[in-house]
Amino acid sequence: MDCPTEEALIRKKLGGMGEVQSLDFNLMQRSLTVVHRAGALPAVQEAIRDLGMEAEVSEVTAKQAPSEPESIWPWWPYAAGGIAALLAEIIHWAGMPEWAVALLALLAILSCGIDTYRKGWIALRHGNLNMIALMSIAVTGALLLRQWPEAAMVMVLFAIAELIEAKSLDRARNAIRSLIQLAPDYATVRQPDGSWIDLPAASVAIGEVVRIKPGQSVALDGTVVIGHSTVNQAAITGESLPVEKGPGDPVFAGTLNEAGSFEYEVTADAGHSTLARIIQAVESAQGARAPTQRFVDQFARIYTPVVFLVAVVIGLVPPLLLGAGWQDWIYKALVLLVIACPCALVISTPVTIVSGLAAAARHGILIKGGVYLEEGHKLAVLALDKTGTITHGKPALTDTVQLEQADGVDSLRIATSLAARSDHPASFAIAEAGRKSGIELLEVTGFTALPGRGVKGTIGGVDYMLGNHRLIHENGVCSPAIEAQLAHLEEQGKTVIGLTDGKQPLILLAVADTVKDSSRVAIEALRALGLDTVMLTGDNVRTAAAIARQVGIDEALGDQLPEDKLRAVEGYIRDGRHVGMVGDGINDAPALARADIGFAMGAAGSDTAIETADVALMDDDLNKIARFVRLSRKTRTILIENITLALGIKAVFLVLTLVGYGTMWMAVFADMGASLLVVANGLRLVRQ
Ligand SMILES: Nc1ncnc2c1ncn2[C@@H]1O[C@H](COP(=O)(O)OP(=O)(O)OP(=O)(O)O)[C@@H](O)[C@H]1O
Ligand SMILES: [Cu+]
Repeated sequence: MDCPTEEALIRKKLGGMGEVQSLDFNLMQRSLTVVHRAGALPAVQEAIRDLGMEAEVSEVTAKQAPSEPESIWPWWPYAAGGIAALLAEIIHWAGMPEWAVALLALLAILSCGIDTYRKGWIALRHGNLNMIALMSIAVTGALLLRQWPEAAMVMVLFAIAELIEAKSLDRARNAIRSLIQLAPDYATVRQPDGSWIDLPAASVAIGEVVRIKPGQSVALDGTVVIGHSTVNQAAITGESLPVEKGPGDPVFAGTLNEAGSFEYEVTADAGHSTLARIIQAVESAQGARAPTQRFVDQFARIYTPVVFLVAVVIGLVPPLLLGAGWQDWIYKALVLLVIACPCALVISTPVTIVSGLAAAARHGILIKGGVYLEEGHKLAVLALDKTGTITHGKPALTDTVQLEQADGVDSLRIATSLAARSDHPASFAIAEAGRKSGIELLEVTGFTALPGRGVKGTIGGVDYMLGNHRLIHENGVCSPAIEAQLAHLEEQGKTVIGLTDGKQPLILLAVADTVKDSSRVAIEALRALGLDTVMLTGDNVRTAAAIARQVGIDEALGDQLPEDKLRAVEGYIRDGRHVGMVGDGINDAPALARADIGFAMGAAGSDTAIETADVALMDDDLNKIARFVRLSRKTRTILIENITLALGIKAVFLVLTLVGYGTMWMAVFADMGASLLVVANGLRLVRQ
């Protein structure tokens, strides 16, 4: 099952069964999910068998699903059919006896048309006028009109067209399947006695230790425990520059170990590796219909019956009412039946979308549905979070300003102790600096995070707060002198954190984050694509502006609490501009969810990012967004080209037929040509 006509057949048949609750088709994967009442499975399978298809119950894990053998197409019936049809045509022209022409034509139809007839009959029996049914009627009609060579040609061309169509869909399908083959089937696993054995990757449990040699691919996700190496992570991130790995670093199934050997502890079983999740996401994205696809399907649903009706009218009315020749008008009606096939039109969209999704996945961009790929071309504004998106998100402590009020109190030690309890990057920088200079931590009780501000906790019976200017100011311990200090540091793009005991400020600590090299280039590329960029950050306005200047962002909004970010995004939407939001998903989750397209960065290590974002970028390179936009625009162009082409050819033949020049085999030939063109055009995206 890989074509919408088959879907329609099954939908009609199973949809009418009381036991069946819902159907979810994935034509690209040739899978159908049926939600049914307990015990109804045999009936469902029986119904599908009645349609001339065979249903296999799948026990899928991501690992097994794709390993379907390449189907083998016997080519000789097509060749024989083709030759017979050609000969029929030739001897017909040569004026040889009709029985010889008829014989050759029947031979051609028998050698490659049996299957078409069988499927056509099944469809007709179920009251479904799909294109196979239409073709069967058209060919039968031509035979009855004794248009022998014509009937043979139409059948042969149609059979070949179907074959090519199936083959090209296989190609698109394989573009994705080729991803999964990258994870090896075996892993070298440590045994309790310390020896090493090669075991199937699927049987390795979480927590086991796997060893890997240079040049081997990683079989399972894990964390390095011993050894150092460089790993090519292109399979996951699309980035082929090798990444250094040492103890504590994550490694991903499907990536290639280059130089050294290492041992890693498995963190996910084979079916739940990052790679497996990427593939699952892409596969389910293929199942979800993009808007154009929905439009095309809808259109085909109306188009085919309408043209069919026109054909019936043309075949009957002129001869009956106007006394025109039967032969002529029935023939015209048959040509119309051929034109009624929405073949090229229907196949044009899924093949394009799937190719686009596969191309994106190859570059480490995981798109969670054709919709986002299709709508990406509309993006006008891109909102970016600062920490971790534009900057590395790994700030370092740069300045320590002891305030004179603080004498007698070991304020640096207190600040470090509080910071050590938080996982915010700013706190992390302070804690890290303290660890390096050997500061001993004090015991903290009542530790609380103050979102968008900082943290608080009790040390030695005193309540302290550590956080940004907003926090200091709201507690009434700010002063013009402090604000001057802050302004001075913030203008350099530093983030300043202050410590207070609620009565006075004690110490100011400045941390500086570094801008990613890739951010500048990426922002430039986005600008070249005509997108406006805006930075939304919880950090203060001055630091925000300084960082924005460094990377060339148009606009920077600072002091943004999560709800402010959401409001900013809603503002763009209200202005009718399509807005994308990039973030790490912690303090910008609401804005990410509200944006037309939410991008998550660095998704390779995080389960939630892959699951929740609309588009997940496997590493944290902002350039992937520009690539996504380009790919989306290209997809859009190809979709329009394909639909225009498919409909255009129909229109031309409709006119030709009505004025009396269209012949059946020409119509089939054009349809086949159009199918081939749209498929080839769609597949171009895979190489993008
Ligand atoms: N746990 C914390 N420790 C120290 N400072 C904090 C903490 N939490 C928040 N802050 C201060 O509050 C500011 C706003 O924090 P928030 O988490 O909203 O945004 P951010 O991480 O700085 O930036 P972005 O919005 O770009 O991710 C921070 O810049 C920092 O100065
Ligand atoms: Cu202030």
